[in-house]
Amino acid sequence: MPEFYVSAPGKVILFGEHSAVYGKPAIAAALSLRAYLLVKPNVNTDEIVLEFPDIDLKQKWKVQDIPWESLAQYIRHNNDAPATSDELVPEIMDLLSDLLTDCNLSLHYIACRCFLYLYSNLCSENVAGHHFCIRSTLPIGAGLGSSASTAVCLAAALSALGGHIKAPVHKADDKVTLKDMKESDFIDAWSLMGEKCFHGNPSGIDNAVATHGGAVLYQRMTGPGNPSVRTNIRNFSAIKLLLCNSKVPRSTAELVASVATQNRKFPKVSNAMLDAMDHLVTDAYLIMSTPFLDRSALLELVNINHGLLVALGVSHPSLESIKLISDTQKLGATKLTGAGGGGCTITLLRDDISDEELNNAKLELENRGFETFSTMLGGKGVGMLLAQDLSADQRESKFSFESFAALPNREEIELSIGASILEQWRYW
Ligand SMILES: Nc1ncnc2c1ncn2[C@@H]1O[C@H](COP(=O)(O)OP(=O)(O)OP(=O)(O)O)[C@@H](O)[C@H]1O
Ligand SMILES: C[C@@](O)(CCO)CC(=O)[O-]
Ligand SMILES: [Mg+2]
Repeated sequence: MPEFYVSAPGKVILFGEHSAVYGKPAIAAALSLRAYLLVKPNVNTDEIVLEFPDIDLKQKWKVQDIPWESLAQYIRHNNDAPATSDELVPEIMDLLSDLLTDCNLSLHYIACRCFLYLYSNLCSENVAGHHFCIRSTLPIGAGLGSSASTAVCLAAALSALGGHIKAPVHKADDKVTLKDMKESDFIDAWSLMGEKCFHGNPSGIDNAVATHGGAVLYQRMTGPGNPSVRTNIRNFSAIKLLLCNSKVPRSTAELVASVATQNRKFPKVSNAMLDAMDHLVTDAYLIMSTPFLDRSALLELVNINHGLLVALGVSHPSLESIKLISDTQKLGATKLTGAGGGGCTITLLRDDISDEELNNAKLELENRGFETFSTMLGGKGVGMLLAQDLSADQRESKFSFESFAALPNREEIELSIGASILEQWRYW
């Protein structure tokens, strides 16, 4: 396949993080901050090159170093397409571990393991070596779905290279019909396997939003082959948000594990809180689904949800500082978003807030060392940019692997591959 980009959005969870892992419903929306993956055929067709500059990772493997013959017995198919499984296949993980011995940092180990697990299932020894480079305008490890957007980009690109899906045909404003969902559902399912490599026990909401975009009410269904339920939410554009990054690094895997430990230690208390979150999300969905958005009721539910997350033990002093500033300035209602433990908060803004009040609050937050984002909700899901859709000189500048890998920051990434050529992107 000639060179191409795929891209997928990050997300904010408006309600229901952590309880989503226990099969309760949650509401999330795609962001305009996105991950971008450039895939180019390698002149050395027997070599796979991974460049993840955002985490200072560069890794190479020979296509033949992947133990294709030993893997074959463990890779399942369904109607000739690779089939996902409820859990990562331990034998595959074991066979791939020999290729990870020089990944010294856990950050690099997890990212390479995710890539190799998807590559070994979705590609084959007959797929020539390619270069892969991921850049993101999302803060990494900040609760905005950076792992999911990475997993969706890898799942989409490797599914296309493996010949399991075709390039998308829809432009940004086209209406997507249900029959078109087959390929995006395939990407969604395989990106969940990627998320399992990143954090062990994902609910699937992050990768579902990164795949399909928009805003969804999502509920994980347990039990083999039980499809999760995803309901699109239309009435979210009225929601105005302030996103604030505490810049405190943390790991979703560790936070999800800490809630599981509390659940084992105090099952009645923990399950009562998770049930309360279930009811809260249902109430929030009903409010968001009515034509007139009862914003004050939604603000109350934001505060209740944050209080329950504090009780689950997943807040952090930095998040509480952000909430204190936002509440003192009466901006609206603030809660942590994503796994917590640091990372980001969202503030649902009151509808009569003035620009001056908002700018003063942003200034105070930034003076305290936090980072605020203005972002739109409900962005497009996973998309592809084909070299053939660009003019010759655009192709020259936009598909230079070295320049893409060397882009210095979020603004330059956005300028180079984001806003500038939006109309040429196609979506599954
Ligand atoms: N641009 C990127 N390049 C390479 N790896 C990335 C990139 N973005 C995310 N990752 C991978 O995802 C991991 C962060 O995932 P994690 O789930 O902990 O945080 P998050 O997805 O940002 O937050 P949340 O899961 O709460 O939404 C990183 O450690 C890295 O392995
Ligand atoms: C904490 C969590 O609920 C959301 C992480 O963004 C984990 C998950 O649902 O996979
Ligand atoms: Mg994540």
